[in-house]
Amino acid sequence: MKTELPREQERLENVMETISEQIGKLKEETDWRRQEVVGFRKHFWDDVKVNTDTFDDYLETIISLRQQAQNLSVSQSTHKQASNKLSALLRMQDVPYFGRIDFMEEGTSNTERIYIGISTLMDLSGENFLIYDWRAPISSVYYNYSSGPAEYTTPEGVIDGVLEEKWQYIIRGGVVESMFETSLTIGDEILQQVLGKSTDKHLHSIVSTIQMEQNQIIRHDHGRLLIVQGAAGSGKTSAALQRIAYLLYKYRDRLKADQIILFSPNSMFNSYVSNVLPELGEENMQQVTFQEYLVHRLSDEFQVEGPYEQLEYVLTATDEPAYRTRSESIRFKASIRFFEIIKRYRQSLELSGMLFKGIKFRGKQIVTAKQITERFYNCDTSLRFHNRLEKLTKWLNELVDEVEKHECTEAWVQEKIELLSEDDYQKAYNHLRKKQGFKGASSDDYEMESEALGQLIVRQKLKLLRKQIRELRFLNIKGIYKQLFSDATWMDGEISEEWEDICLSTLKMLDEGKLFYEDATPFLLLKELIQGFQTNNIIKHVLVDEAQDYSPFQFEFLKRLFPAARMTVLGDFNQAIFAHASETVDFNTLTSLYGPNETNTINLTRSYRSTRPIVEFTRVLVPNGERITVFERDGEKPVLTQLTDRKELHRCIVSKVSDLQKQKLNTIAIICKSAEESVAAYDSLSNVQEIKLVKSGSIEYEQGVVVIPAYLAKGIEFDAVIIYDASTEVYGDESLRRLFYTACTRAMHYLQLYSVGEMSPFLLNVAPKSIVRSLT
Ligand SMILES: Nc1ncnc2c1ncn2[C@@H]1O[C@H](COP(=O)(O)OP(=O)(O)OP(=O)(O)O)[C@@H](O)[C@H]1O
Repeated sequence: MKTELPREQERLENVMETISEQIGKLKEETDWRRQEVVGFRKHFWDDVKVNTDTFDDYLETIISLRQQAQNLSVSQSTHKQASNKLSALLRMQDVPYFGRIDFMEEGTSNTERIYIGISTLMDLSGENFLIYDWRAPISSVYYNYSSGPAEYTTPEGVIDGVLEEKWQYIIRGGVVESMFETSLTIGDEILQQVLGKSTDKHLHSIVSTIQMEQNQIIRHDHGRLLIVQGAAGSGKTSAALQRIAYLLYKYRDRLKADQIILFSPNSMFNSYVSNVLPELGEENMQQVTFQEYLVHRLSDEFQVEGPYEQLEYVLTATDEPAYRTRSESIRFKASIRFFEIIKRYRQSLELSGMLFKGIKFRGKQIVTAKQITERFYNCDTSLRFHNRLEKLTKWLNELVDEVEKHECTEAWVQEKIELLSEDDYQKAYNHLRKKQGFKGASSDDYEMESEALGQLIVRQKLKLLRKQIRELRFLNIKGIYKQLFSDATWMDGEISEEWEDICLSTLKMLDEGKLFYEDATPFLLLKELIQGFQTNNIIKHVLVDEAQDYSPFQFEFLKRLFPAARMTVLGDFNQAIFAHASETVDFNTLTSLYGPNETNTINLTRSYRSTRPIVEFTRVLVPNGERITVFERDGEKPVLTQLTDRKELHRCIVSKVSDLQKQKLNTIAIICKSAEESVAAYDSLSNVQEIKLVKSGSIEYEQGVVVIPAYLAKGIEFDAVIIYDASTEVYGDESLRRLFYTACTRAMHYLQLYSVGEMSPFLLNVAPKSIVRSLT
């Protein structure tokens, strides 16, 4: 290695020189290309002769306009390409590459040294690769193999060969600080260093230390559905984002970032992950939460409860009389059973049960709900449901046509004509003149004109009604959904004791114009099954993070919403915190979504986020935790401190935070069970400098000291975690085990638990050697 280092340093310097030269050239090129674009925009009209006198002139104008627009677009895209390349090179200035493989292709006697970095670099002749993009086919050998026979797939076929050596570099400020030959896994030493650092505001790319099993997720490229079930901190989110970068590279000529959508748990998470793709030189994908989608679709009709409001209720309202009913309702409405019931219910609507709203115009009934129902069910029942609805819509439009014809002679219309302002009158008159060709000279024309004006006024007035008919607003979906809760015949099999109360509370909410979170997706599904699905064919990849928090309903929904997309689902059932997920233990049910042939599952069991002592402690908290393997990184054992009262608790936390700050830990989270507990903790800890409270609407991941409910800490991580109160009083119920586990697994380097009074039963199985118990 000693002899290698100077040679590698020399090579690095040559590469850096090439980078500098290319940067210089590209800076010039982007400058003049920018000016070219500005020039094109400024003088866009100079070269276009606008002449519409004759048809030929008009055609010529169009052609020259098109030509000009095309020139501008070519110039813009060349500028964009040059500036993208420039920013890639600028990013590579610091660390041009991080790895190397020495690969001998079968049938040759040459060992090629392949250097791997975040982007490709050619030498100045443009013929030789100095650096290969980490996503290039040959780079997969780096992530997939230890020394020995290896292969990689190119568009032309499989290339076999021998991987002779594999190296990792630590390069800083133009110096090869060290290099390691890595045999089995990619550089434990480097991973140690990366993971040992303090966090900052954002998750970072893991490109230089991607592990073999994570690489499978990143490069997976067949089937409609990829399921990733992985332990807390095993790199699910990281692999998902690297996967997006990979797909954008592999399909760069046909896939754009806005054709990929990531469903994330909350807005704060969006800001937390927003840097990874730009670090890799790619644009961010679209990001959305499921709640945002529900609000977008349903907020016209209802006030829709959010998932965190629901969760807060589940966590804090245990003493309320309606608690059992609500919990049962949440579980039932997310179940496959309810999903099947809705599908059957929709089928049955073909024969009876559809509800409509009558249509009125200016207080006069055009058609009653009963008449619409009769018309719908008198229709040929062999027709498909949606065709029947289409026919119904056509019929309603004809009824409106009739109204339009007769209404124009009504007194209100004449009144309107008289009240028309000079300006409006002229506009309407001009419009009619153009359309109907009268000149207003004879008395016949006058009659025609006033009738036509009347029609115009009525038509305008009926526009809204026609729009409502087009949007099928005459369907009474709320009433149809309510029927499900008015009639127990839908409940095949066993009916829960709580059923009557579930029905009463659901009907009450609906009547108040509100929708519980657990009702929102079933309601929307029923609506779509009746009206036809609104689909998005532009999106080609859907990624769902924290997928354990979605109900089977929601997945079915996503599948139908994005029919042209492939789906990647990432989650961990040990972190399933919503009440509806309490019985589900894996993603097996998802296989039915696209069928077994289109579904692949990858498990990640190794946890990278936390130190060995923290993982050894947390994995005991969940069933099958022994399957979680540890990444060897040393640290302090978690500490459990039992206290007798809250005053003491707050005193201890203040002093602990101050200790941790002295150790230069950037992010310290005091994690509470709920928002209610967080507010109380925050109020009592106000003497901690710059302490912040994270609420469900927060959009920025905050550094420093934060008080946060466990469910909002999901998916993110902190240098140090303080569990505010791990007592039986707070975490006594078995249903809170996964929430407690989620909270503890947010810690990277340090974990402190306090318990006011008796500690939670979850801690009873923890071996004495895994935790330091301290009494104050
Ligand atoms: N191969 C890797 N190289 C470097 N860091 C890694 C690697 N894999 C994971 N990490 C780090 O481990 C931490 C956890 O990763 P990530 O958040 O992606 O895990 P997760 O499985 O989504 O976790 P959770 O389910 O608990 O939210 C992050 O800091 C990430 O950078």
